[in-house]
Amino acid sequence: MAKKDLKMLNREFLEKQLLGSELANFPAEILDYPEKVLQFGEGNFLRAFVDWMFHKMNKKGIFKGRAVVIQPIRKGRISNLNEQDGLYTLYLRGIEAGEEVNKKEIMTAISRGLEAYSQWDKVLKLAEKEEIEIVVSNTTEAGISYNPDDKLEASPPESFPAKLAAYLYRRYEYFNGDPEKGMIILPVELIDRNGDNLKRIILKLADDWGLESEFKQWIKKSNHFLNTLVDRIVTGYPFNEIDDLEAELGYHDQNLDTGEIFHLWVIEGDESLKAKVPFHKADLNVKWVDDLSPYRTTKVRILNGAHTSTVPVAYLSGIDLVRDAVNDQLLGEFIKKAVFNDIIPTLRADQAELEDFANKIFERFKNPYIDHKWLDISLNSTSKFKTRVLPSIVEHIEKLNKTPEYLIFSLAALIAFYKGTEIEASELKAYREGKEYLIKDDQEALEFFAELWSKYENEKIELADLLNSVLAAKELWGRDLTELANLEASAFKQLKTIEKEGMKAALKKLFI
Ligand SMILES: NC(=O)c1ccc[n+]([C@@H]2O[C@H](COP(=O)([O-])OP(=O)(O)OC[C@H]3O[C@@H](n4cnc5c(N)ncnc54)[C@H](O)[C@@H]3O)[C@@H](O)[C@H]2O)c1
Ligand SMILES: O=P(O)(O)OC[C@@H](O)[C@@H](O)[C@H](O)[C@H](O)CO
Repeated sequence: MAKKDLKMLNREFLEKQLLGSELANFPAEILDYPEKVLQFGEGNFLRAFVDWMFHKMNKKGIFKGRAVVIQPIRKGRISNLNEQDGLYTLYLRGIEAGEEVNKKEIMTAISRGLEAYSQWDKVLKLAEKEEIEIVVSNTTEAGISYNPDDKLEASPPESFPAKLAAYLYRRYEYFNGDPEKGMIILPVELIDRNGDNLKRIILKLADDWGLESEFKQWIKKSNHFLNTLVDRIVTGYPFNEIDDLEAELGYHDQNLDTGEIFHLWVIEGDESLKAKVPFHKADLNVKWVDDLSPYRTTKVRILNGAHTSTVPVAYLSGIDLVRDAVNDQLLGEFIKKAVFNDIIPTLRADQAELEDFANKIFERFKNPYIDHKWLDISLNSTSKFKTRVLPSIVEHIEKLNKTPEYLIFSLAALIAFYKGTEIEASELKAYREGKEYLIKDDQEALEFFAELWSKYENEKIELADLLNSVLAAKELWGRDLTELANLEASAFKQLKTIEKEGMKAALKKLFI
């Protein structure tokens, strides 16, 4: 069928044409399960991870609940989701036990979407529903942040924590502080101790807003803010293959989502809460643990550290996809060296187990179905470098008294990657082989690099001055990196070669 003739996936189409097929092999009743979850974030990750888990549980008749999704920002994709009655197709693909696996199914765990900025009253009204006891969120690392200007009565408050604080206050008031009406809050943002941080900000906002101490007690005692760590590579809407996939499906799906098969959710929390969210009964890889820290450090430093440290090196070497870099002789060697030589030795865990963990990650990176773009991963690279890569550099230098050459090369490459002088629509323009690419990061970070590179281009500063200013920028790194032994000298050598000879030549020299 021609693309223009394809009907859009929605409930009517599903019920008439698909129910009972391989794509929709579930009983119709799961389309009407009650709303039990409040979800902040309509993005790809939650839909391919948490909502997939609710869908799986519902199929087994376990959870019997759906999520109301709140779009927490002004511009988002919630209307696309509502146009399809919350339905979308999820492709999970990869290699399992040496075999290619390609699973596709229509997800049903989203009841509807609400826009926080135009439907805040409706969002607050949900707080009065007794059966909505779970909150999940993914608002990116930028989402869990304190905004001193937030107001309780704003419609809505600006930050995500303030939105949740206002919601919880409505619930507290409506149920007269009933200790049974607290919520289980499961944030998945990839920041350290996401649950603790969210709770801390909410308590601070309660102070700012002069709310009664009984509310704060209710927040602390009757609500469970859990720290969690997620792991699944989700690549979202498949722009490159959408025509083929829609032809295969026989319908149009503007919310189609893609990811790998592997998944892990580690939740730090009391096992007694498991009964409310019984993931374990649906064969899901969800671990309840007493201490999340080792899982987080290992995953963030190795998997995300490998991603973030390789972004500028691979991209400026002319490689666009993660898989292609891991399969490339030079880049593949770089990623391995960065992980095995510079990252793993700083981690306090069994080294052989860590190496095994890393090798499995490289296999995941090679997933033939996953087109994971370096440019997508490059989003907010400065803050990601600070949290995901810099700790390995610092510990390597300060604790092991060695110079982590590969990660320092990556830092020099990052500076070269941010070589732009012009910001347009909050994006910094930079060039690879004369072709423009756009860097997305905090406005301050973009302005910082644009100003330095302009001065350099106008011969007002030397490369060494530029590097010194970047390394000394506490606002970027949280500390002055020029104080780290050998770092500046080593980074200068690399940056100079990258600037003069290009990324590939510099990389080759690194291995000589
Ligand atoms: N994609 C993955 O493979 C993956 C895996 C693990 C974790 N994550 C986490 O997910 C995040 C990206 O999510 P995605 O892949 O779904 O991307 P996405 O662009 O599809 O979704 C981003 C979501 O964040 C919300 N958001 C963005 N900025 C916000 C802000 N300032 N305040 C409140 N909400 C905001 C948006 O409304 C949207 O729902 C990353 O920051 C990462 O920590 C992603
Ligand atoms: O999602 P980001 O932008 O925070 O980071 C990019 C990737 O490193 C990340 O999405 C990983 O693929 C993911 O964390 C795997 O679980």
